[in-house]
Amino acid sequence: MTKHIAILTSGGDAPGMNACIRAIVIAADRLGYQISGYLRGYNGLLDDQRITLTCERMHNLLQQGGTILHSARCKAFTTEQGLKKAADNLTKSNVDTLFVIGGDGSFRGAHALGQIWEGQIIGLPGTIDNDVAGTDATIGYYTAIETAVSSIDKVRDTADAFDRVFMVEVMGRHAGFLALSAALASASDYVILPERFSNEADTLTQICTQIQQRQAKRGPVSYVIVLAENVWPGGINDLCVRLASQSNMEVKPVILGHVQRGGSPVSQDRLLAVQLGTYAVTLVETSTSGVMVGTYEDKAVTVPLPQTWEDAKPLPDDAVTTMMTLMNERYR
Ligand SMILES: Nc1ncnc2c1ncn2[C@@H]1O[C@H](COP(=O)(O)OP(=O)(O)O)[C@@H](O)[C@H]1O
Ligand SMILES: O=P(O)(O)OC[C@H]1O[C@](O)(COP(=O)(O)O)[C@@H](O)[C@@H]1O
Repeated sequence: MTKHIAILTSGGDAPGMNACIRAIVIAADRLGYQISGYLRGYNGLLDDQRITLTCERMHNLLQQGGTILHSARCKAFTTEQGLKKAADNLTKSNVDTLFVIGGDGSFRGAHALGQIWEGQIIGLPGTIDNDVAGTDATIGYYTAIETAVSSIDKVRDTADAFDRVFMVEVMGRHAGFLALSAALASASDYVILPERFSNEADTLTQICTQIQQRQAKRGPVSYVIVLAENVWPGGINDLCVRLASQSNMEVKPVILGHVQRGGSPVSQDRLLAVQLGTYAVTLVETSTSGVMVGTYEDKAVTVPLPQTWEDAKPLPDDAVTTMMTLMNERYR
């Protein structure tokens, strides 16, 4: 019998989700599968809001940001009742395989659903935060780095012109991958990361020391600091006020916000999306279920869903060393 596969995108949208949908649809169509797309993440599963996905619809889709299936967060799905409704709807629609493109929260949901629904569940990592263990990178992460870098480059122009301090807040929820990569690639001067944050007083003192050392060498200087969101207890404005008072310099806040989630995916995200989407479809005829597909050293792999949030995903050692040498501990 023809397999019926369904796809949904859940949690924060990420550039490359569409490229991943396209890869799944083309690979699945080639094998003669019926293909549905649930709308607005797990909401579509609860309301049985479903569209048919065809290869024709995939034309010119790979390069588009966002997700044609729409995405959302869905509180109702996290309840026992919600999970049961979703399982019933999948069974009623004769869905054999559900592909969930999202982050670790979406995978927790997929795992919970797998406890009560007998069909096959396969996750694909899509989030700008890269905070999913078991994969080298997540779809959308590389584009978000590019977006943040191009914005920080512009901030640097004004920082230089005015010899000013700028504080740029970058997304990442509770992970520092995006902030660290954006800071390194934009030649920022300091970066505040959740993984390396000790306390407010030490951080302020270290930044002031770095600024003063640089001023001693060069005279008036600009200084660009990247702040990962959710790290500073009082938020970016509190940090700017306190740094201004301690450094005696003007400190301006810039919150990059949701611009980091949008835009056409860069090639690295496109390549990752099509690799993972195509690989995921090869699993449909197997007994593999309750896994995420990711990459390890460029090769597609499968990882049990719980590992994607239970395992630690540390910042890369080399990037941290580079960060200390070129940024946070540059002036001694
Ligand atoms: N423990 C859980 N049980 C069931 N569903 C969950 C659970 N955690 C998250 N979800 C579902 O996954 C959705 C997306 O999760 P969220 O953390 O917001 O985004 P992401 O998948 O990008 O990390 C949530 O809105 C919710 O519907
Ligand atoms: O758009 P919202 O709901 O305000 O959520 C913001 C959060 O979503 C993200 O952009 C993406 O996170 P997820 O992919 O885990 O959903 C985070 O970086 C940020 O903290």
